[in-house]
Amino acid sequence: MRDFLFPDRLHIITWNVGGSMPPDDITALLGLHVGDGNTDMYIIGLQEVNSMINKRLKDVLFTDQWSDAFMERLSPFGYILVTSQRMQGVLLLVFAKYYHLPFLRGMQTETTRTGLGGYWGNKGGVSARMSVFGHTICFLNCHLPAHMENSDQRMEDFESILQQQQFEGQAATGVLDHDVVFWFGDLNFRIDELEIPQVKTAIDHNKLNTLWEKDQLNKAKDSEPVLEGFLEGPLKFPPTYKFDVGTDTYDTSGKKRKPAWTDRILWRLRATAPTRPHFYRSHMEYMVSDHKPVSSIFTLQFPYKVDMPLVTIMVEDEWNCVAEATCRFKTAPNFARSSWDWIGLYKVGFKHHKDYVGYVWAKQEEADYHRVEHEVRHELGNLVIVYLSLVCSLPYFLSLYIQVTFTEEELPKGSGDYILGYYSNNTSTLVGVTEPFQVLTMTHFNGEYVKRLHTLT
Ligand SMILES: O=P(O)(O)O[C@H]1[C@H](O)[C@@H](OP(=O)(O)O)[C@H](OP(=O)(O)O)[C@@H](OP(=O)(O)O)[C@H]1O
Ligand SMILES: [Mg+2]
Repeated sequence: MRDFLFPDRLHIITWNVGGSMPPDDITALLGLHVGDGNTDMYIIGLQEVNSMINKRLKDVLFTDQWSDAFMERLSPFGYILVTSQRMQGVLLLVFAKYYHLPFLRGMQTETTRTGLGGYWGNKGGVSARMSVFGHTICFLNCHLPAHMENSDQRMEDFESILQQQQFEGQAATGVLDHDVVFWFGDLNFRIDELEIPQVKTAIDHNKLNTLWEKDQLNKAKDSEPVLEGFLEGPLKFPPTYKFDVGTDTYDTSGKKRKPAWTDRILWRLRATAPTRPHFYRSHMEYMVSDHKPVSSIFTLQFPYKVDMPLVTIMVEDEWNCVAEATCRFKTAPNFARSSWDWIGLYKVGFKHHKDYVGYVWAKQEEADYHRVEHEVRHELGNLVIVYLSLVCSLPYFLSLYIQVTFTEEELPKGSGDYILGYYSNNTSTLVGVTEPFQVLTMTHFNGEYVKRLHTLT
């Protein structure tokens, strides 16, 4: 069986959506139609997102139609929106299976606006960086300037994005300092020299290699030091720009744009993280934009993984009544708790860490502490307590046993599968999650409970 904790499969999508609304069905784009439960993370980079704030999730998360469409489609499969960042039309969404959340750490995002001194520009880059099971990864979604003659400007903008994006902390400060970098977006590079009819003929006869040689990005790889180490899969799909909206016919408008591979996914590695791409493809069936989406799946093979959660939550397989709505948690010694940390109850299929049904503060009550201390003394004896106080701190030892209780108001009305997640206020992420467990409708249970009592008497 596959080691489900190993986050080795990433699915990256880039799409210039041309100001459109999301199409009805994005299943094929996400590869969900093949029932592929093996993908660990989805990273989605969009450009020219026009949509405004759509609605509020739990009053705290503002989203737009595109973010919603992806959340809607991915959450039933257990993917949570881990982080998102938007700069004008450039939007980056990072999703992961909920059980990976405790191992995605040090999340930070950056945005850079380029063009016209960065003042009015609608171009630029947004990125998200994090360590994934102990390995640093940076995802950078760019929309670089358009038009044939701007190849140098695109390179300049890319360089200035790299220069400007600096993350806090000791490990990995710049984009290129990460173990793995994924660079994707509407990079807007064009096909030099050939005339439109020649390009179209090459496409029609599937002679794409004659076009690769003239692709500005491929050409720049030999001369631009900043591109050193960046890799790209073979372009076996036809250029993804520019189409008449609603068709898969290349531009017939007065603008007469030459087809080009504007939409690209590249990666760059440090020696420690062998990465293999599977599939590098376009999705011709999507017609809402003048660009076609491009996607790629990567397998990361890390030589080791950091997979100790900072918080471990223990919960029973079932909550049958209000009194059973409790859990216990323990924190790792290197975990910095905050008094604003909480434990959320999430219905399986939740979209985001703010998408909880109820929560309790992850605080240790004084009384609870003494009760647990008493229990431990009772079970292990005073000598053990004295010993533990000497070798490690007694509060830490006792903190293994912190218990919290959900009140009736925090519990769901209906039965279903739920998980608990420990939200760290310092990191703004879930640092511990449980496996799914069942919560039975409390009223239903009360009925049962009454019945059972009757049977007993
Ligand atoms: O002016 P900036 O801010 O650079 O934005 C450009 C212009 O709108 C271009 O239109 P025009 O050609 O009328 O100037 C458009 O090219 P197309 O109209 O060729 O699509 C580009 O689309 P993308 O190529 O999708 O980025 C878009 O990025
Ligand atoms: Mg455009």
